Amino acid sequence: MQQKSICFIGGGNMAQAIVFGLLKTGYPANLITVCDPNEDKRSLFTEKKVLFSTDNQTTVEKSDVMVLAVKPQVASDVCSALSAVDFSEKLVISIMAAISVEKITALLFHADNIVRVMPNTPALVSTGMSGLFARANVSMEYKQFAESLLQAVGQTCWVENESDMHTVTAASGSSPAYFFLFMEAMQQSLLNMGLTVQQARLLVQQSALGAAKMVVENPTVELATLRQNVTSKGGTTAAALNVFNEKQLAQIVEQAMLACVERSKEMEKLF
Ligand SMILES: NC(=O)C1=CN([C@@H]2O[C@H](COP(=O)(O)OP(=O)(O)OC[C@H]3O[C@@H](n4cnc5c(N)ncnc54)[C@H](O)[C@@H]3O)[C@@H](O)[C@H]2O)C=CC1
Ligand SMILES: O=C(O)[C@@H]1CCC=N1
Repeated sequence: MQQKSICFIGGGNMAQAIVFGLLKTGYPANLITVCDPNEDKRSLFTEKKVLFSTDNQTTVEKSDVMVLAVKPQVASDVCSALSAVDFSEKLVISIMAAISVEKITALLFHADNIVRVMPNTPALVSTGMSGLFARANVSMEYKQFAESLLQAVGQTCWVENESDMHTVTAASGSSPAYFFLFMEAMQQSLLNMGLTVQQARLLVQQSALGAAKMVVENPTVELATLRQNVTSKGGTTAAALNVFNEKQLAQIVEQAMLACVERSKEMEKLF
């Protein structure tokens, strides 16, 4: 990928996942600066030769690309504090949930090149999934840079309408937590049935990995078919699935994803 100087505003969980994922691809550490007021974060980055600063403005001024990776709640304050920076020759990538391009444009001076991204933490293990959105005015060069940045740590999917970023959040940004919750519940159940923590963890994680790999490596096979292939008539799997179906797992999942989308819409108005 093209090499540009990138600064991350915010060095929390998601920024770390992207930065450390990027380093694994060989992206030069000295082209990345992470800005965070929390000094405790410094050594996390500097021990990997990534630059660290507590001075957002000076760092942004020196960078080609700014990645906004702070919480949506502080987006306005963080952007307003950068009002002296001219963004006309810079690419702004925002990974903040629910913060619209319109909002960022209003807060930053001449920020014409904004790409919104909804990544997820598996970027850390080069298996991220990111949804991307840019308005029509953003140049192909900037769109391609944003795409290659996220492709360095996983896969990408563009959406044409910004409103779809709410939906994407339910599918990429938040969804690893759904799978972790499911695995936690399986692990707890195995512990309750007398297995050790190590046994339970190994059984759950390897089965989850295997199932995900089956899906990825059989793109033409329906998910339902993969499920049916495990489910013998009158057998053990059918007994388990009957419980999920009786408890309406599909409806629970839909309600959860809708709640995620609704919260994203609410946050767009709040922050
Ligand atoms: N955690 C996740 O799985 C995902 C998070 N996101 C988005 O990424 C953004 C960051 O989320 P997390 O990394 O989870 O949060 P986090 O709380 O782990 O990190 C936020 C960081 O911003 C820093 N910060 C606060 N004020 C700052 C300032 N004025 N200048 C620079 N840094 C400042 C904090 O010290 C903290 O280290 C959020 O907007 C979230 O919506 C998007 C997709 C997935
Ligand atoms: O929970 C959140 O609000 C953030 C956005 C997507 C994942 N984490």
